[in-house]
Amino acid sequence: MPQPVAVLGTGKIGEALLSGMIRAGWAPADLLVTTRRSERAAELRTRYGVDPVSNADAAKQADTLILAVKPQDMGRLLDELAPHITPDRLVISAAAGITTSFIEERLADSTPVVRVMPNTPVLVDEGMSVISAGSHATAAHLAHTEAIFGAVGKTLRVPETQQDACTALSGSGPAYFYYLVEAMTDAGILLGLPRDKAHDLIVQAAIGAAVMLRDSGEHPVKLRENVTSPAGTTINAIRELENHGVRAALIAALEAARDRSRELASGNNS
Ligand SMILES: NC(=O)C1=CN([C@@H]2O[C@H](COP(=O)(O)OP(=O)(O)OC[C@H]3O[C@@H](n4cnc5c(N)ncnc54)[C@H](OP(=O)(O)O)[C@@H]3O)[C@@H](O)[C@H]2O)C=CC1
Ligand SMILES: O=C(O)[C@@H]1CCC=N1
Repeated sequence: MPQPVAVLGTGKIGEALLSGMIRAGWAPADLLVTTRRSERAAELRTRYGVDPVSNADAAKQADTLILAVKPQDMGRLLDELAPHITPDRLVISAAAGITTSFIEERLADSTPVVRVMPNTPVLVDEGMSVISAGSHATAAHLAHTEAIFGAVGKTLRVPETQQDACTALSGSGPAYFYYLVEAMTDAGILLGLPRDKAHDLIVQAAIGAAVMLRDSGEHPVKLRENVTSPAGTTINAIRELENHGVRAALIAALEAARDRSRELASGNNS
């Protein structure tokens, strides 16, 4: 029998986790959710059969609290929760940038805190959730966190010092691929293809490439070389990517995401 788990702040990532836990076998009765707006509460009730509660009630009733509000809302939420959270609860934060010490400082001494950076493919059980222990989290707390997030994809433990980099790569990562698909679909249109065909072709190329990256055991360089025939089409495209500094742009983009995650650590950035 699973222990009650609460998702506090059931927006995009909170809902993705909620739906994944239900798919993985959690009974809606063992899941508590909180929202700010009543229309959102009604939506979640209809979609998942959960009964949204107040943040205070979630803190009193659940053993595990997953905080999924924006980093900017975290300070206020913790102030609201602090009087109700005892150190026998596990607090898991999914907020970008927010450190375990930021949370620990606002809760009762020795409250166990785990920081997790999931990504939206948890919606299709292909998520990646990067996990770090706060100073009072034990091996059992980490294992419990892995059981929750492992139900909707893979998990990886890292030292908390690597979380901002992992947020840039993995938390934000799906967005970069969507952006590339969008741009390559535009290219297909420029080349004269209808939008829906261009979209389908590039999505299937992405799926095929992703499965080969995961399953072939080959280095990405080798996989790319296999596509790149002498005096062929691909090398002409690669030369343009190099000429336009796409590799450097990607490195700079991820560095900017990492820096933003560091900035969000204070929890009060607009
Ligand atoms: N989206 C993503 O891909 C990922 C997001 N994250 C992290 O997850 C967190 C949420 O992001 P995301 O889901 O995109 O954002 P959303 O804005 O979709 O979700 C946040 C939700 O929290 C609700 N909320 C805010 N304050 C409270 C409160 N005091 N009590 C109850 N509910 C509250 C908001 O309600 P309302 O709608 O009424 O304002 C909203 O529904 C962020 O910290 C982000 O860094 C982590 C990994 C990936
Ligand atoms: O963009 C953001 O801040 C969040 C965190 C990682 C993905 N989305």
